[in-house]
Amino acid sequence: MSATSYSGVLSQTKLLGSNLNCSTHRRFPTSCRLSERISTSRVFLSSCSSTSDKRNGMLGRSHHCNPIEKRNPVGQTFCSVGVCTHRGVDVESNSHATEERVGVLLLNLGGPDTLDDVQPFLFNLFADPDIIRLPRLFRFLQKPLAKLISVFRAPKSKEGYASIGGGSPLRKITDEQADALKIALEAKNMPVNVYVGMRYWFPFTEEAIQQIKRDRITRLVVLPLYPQFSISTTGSSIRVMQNIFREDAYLSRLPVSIIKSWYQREGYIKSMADLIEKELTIFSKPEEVMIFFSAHGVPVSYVENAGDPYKDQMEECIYLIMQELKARGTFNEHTLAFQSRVGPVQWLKPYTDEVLVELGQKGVKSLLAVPVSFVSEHIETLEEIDMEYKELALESGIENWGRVPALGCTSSFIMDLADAVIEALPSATAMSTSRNTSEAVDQDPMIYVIKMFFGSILAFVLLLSPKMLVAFRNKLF
Ligand SMILES: C=CC1=C(C)c2cc3[nH]c(cc4nc(cc5[nH]c(cc1n2)c(C)c5CCC(=O)O)C(CCC(=O)O)=C4C)c(C)c3C=C
Ligand SMILES: [Fe+2]
Repeated sequence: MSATSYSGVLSQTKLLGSNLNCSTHRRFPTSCRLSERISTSRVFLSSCSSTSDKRNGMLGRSHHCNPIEKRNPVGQTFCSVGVCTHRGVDVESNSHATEERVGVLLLNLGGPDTLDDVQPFLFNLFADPDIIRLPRLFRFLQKPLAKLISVFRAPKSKEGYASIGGGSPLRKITDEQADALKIALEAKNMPVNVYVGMRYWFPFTEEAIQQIKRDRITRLVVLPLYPQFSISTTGSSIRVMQNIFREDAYLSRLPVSIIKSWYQREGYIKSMADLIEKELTIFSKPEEVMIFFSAHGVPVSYVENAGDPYKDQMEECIYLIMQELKARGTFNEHTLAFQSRVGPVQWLKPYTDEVLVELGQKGVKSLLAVPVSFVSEHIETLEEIDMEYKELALESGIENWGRVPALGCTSSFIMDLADAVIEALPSATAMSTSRNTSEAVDQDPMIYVIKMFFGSILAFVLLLSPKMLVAFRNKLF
């Protein structure tokens, strides 16, 4: 079975220095009509009653443990989970002990809704120990460092978000995907609640989990919206889940199934091939177009030291898409490169910008960019690929440029996600997790205050030293 139980995943996501050999979806899954086995006699659509605003975004966490910075655009209210079905059956008061209530939790990265959200969003991102992986001894610097980097990076990021309309489209698109998935599952006779949990912005994963608890969900499928597994994406979200589930009597007994990666699924591969085929037809000489897969990068150390399977999975994914295209009679040349590197460390190579220049120099005239690590449009497709890379490609001698849209709510893709959920349900098991000693120490409020104190002093010293400042800025941005 492709999805694994929570405990299985957690043992693989001991993030530093351990081997992350994720098992993945087999390529041609058999359809498993679990809907016939699970009692769905009464549909349990939750009233999405917790219209928390951004001040209350994180539920049930004390301030000292909460690394998340928040902003509150005045007057904005919204559902605390990504999908508001609003069909109004109060689950708490109507629930029967024997009744199966299935939930699907979509995990995603999240993005700033407005330009004012950019810096706090970046803070949340850089405060994640799966994004900036400091040695344990220096972990106390995580948050001061996150503050520093987020403040320095915010102006550049804001420019990017401003150029795509003043915020990230991720929340809207993910909500649409959640709605579409719910409908697809209903069509397959599998009524579910679908929740959206973002890692770095609203609606946070923590909020979605609280809603799952309020809705008394009895079985949960976790579906990260990243086709390939990386420590920095799916791994990070799973770690957040692990921390919450461990502390809660109800959640720690809840049968959970996590679909860690699904890039091998036939429906996904075929949907990607469909998009590429369609986009190729726009070129005057489709057979001469270079198919240019551009994946979000990760630092090399993730793959080489921490065993992140991301690169292997990405390469296999590209292979499968190309095989599918060949089977359809499309034999274009292709290449894979990695984009969006941040900071002074080595990232996965080759880098997208360098390859574009090389291809131009080699005389490639037509190129079709295919974003491949993410299934929604976002800043790195709309700004980085459509604007920066397109300009660079044209300057480098490439004359004809195209870009495949992200899958979004493409029906064949959503149907395949629905099948993945149905196939994953039987393997749901209660997760068993125990906190390791160092994590327990991290939660101690006294130790937290001491670490923050010394970390902040160090960060200020860095900030106030002009030499350090210049070096820092030049290296990082
Ligand atoms: C598979 C996808 C992604 C991986 C792997 C990933 C790793 C990763 N990202 C950063 C730093 C940043 N990422 C940012 C935005 C961003 N990242 C992804 C996806 C992956 N990141 C998405 C979809 C988005 C866009 C969200 C949106 O608002 O549309 C940003 C912020 C934007 C910017 O300033 O460039 C940063 C910073 C690191 C360091 C990392 C691996 C360690
Ligand atoms: Fe990223």
